Amino acid sequence: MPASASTRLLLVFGESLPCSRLTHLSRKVWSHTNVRFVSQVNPDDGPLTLASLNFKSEFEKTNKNKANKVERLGVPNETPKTKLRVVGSNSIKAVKAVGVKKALEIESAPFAAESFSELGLPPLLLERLETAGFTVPTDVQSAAVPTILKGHDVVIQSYTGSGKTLAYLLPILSEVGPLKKKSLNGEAESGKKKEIEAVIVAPSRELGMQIVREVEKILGPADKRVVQQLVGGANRSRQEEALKKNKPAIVVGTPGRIAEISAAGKLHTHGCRFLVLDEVDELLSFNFREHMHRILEHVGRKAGADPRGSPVKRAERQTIMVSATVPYSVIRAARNWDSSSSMQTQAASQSLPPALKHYHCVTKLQHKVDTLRRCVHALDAKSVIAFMNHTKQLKDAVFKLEARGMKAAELHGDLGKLARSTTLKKFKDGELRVLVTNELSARGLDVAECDLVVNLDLPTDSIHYAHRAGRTGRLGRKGTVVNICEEPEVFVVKKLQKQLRVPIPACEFTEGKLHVIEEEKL
Ligand SMILES: Nc1ncnc2c1ncn2[C@@H]1O[C@H](COP(=O)(O)OP(=O)(O)OP(=O)(O)O)[C@@H](O)[C@H]1O
Repeated sequence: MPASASTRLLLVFGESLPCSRLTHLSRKVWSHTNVRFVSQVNPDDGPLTLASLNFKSEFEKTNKNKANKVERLGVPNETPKTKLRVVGSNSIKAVKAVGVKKALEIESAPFAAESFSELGLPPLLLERLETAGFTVPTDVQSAAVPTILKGHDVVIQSYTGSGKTLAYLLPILSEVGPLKKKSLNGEAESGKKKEIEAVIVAPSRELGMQIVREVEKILGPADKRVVQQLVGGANRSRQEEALKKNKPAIVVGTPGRIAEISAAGKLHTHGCRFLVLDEVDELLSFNFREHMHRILEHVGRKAGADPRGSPVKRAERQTIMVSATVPYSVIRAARNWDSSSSMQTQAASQSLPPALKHYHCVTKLQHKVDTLRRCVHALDAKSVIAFMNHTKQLKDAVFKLEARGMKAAELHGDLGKLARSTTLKKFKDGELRVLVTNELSARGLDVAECDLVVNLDLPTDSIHYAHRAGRTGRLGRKGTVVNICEEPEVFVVKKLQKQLRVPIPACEFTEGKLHVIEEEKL
């Protein structure tokens, strides 16, 4: 199948710098892929933070500029002449079944021309991929796998649901664990390793667990112990015991838990070869700075190296950074890893799957939940994620939906881990039609059947919009995003529309149908 023209991919790569250059540049762990190198900042500066990568200032600047532009255009106060276009629910019936796991219709498949066997993966891994039901790589996988296999540090930006997880897992599994390539003398090395060889960091428990499941899917039941989850909210002593007993080659966890166990001396990652930062922009945010600093300092550092001494010896760690929304500062840093490297760069709108349809519907605050209900019926949506910003309102919304006979449940950080897992499982199994949630579920949550995302409260910016929207329309499937807002918020929708470069036309839900209100071009 030819690569889809609408598939957007950003893959930035460069060579890891050799140790000698590293020690010269900085003693900080981040240094070999670091902006410090790029911007010649003093190597003894503080830990890696958003500020040190210029994230914050960049976003603020961008948003402010764009906001000013929108305001100058006078968008908020204009009431355009309108005409209605009815979109029948049939056109939005993309997902065929919820609960019953039938094959889901895929509209614009992001699959590449190559097969997995052309990507240089070892035979055992190819067999397991087939067993797990993965037959054709996606575009991002075709681009990333050979690049990572060559030993480059990589930044992967590709839109939500395009298969970024396997894009970094496959090259890791080629080199680490029981499915790896045979050694030079032709012998397959024993699957039993002594050290942790890959550390994968994700910002939430749910995302961490999801990555573990993806690894387990490929490893198969017999080799499940090769991967160990180290997520927060789970029993720490049990995790430590499992590390000791199973000696996993790969650990996947949240920054806090990985850093805690590492600080307690129970996680030996000095010889680690791969460090993956999944949702890198979130991981480099202020909230995670201390834990991420520890991880970046310790993963891949050879035992016995003096943290204050010079030169610092490092293992050959490869750093892989992944997100649908990679800030420009990270891309700029990556560009400087190797100025001669070829690079494909595209605009920021790549974070959204091309097949998604976006609308906004204006209503009064007290009618929002009812509008949501009408929206679900009009689109005949089977699996809906509704985002809100505050937990209290979220509970009220669930109560109202349930009172009107719509199966709904809440999912947020105030719930215990068991409640969170149970709700998520019910939603994935199709027992719930609407999952009312907050930012917790915006990143990474992979429910193929989700055919509608509704913003009952608008997200704070285009980055959050992209991650929320990306819960639907995964892997080229159809999906709809509806923003339910009050009249004074319409200017925010217009701003998002400009920043993301996607049309978000106004709509109404009447007589069980979605009516698009087309704005007449003046
Ligand atoms: N080659 C493939 N063939 C079939 N299914 C695939 C393939 N690659 C990935 N998938 C599936 O596609 C879904 C989306 O993949 P994944 O979660 O990795 O997307 P993502 O790009 O990381 O999304 P997000 O940015 O939202 O985290 C998953 O269910 C995954 O198992």
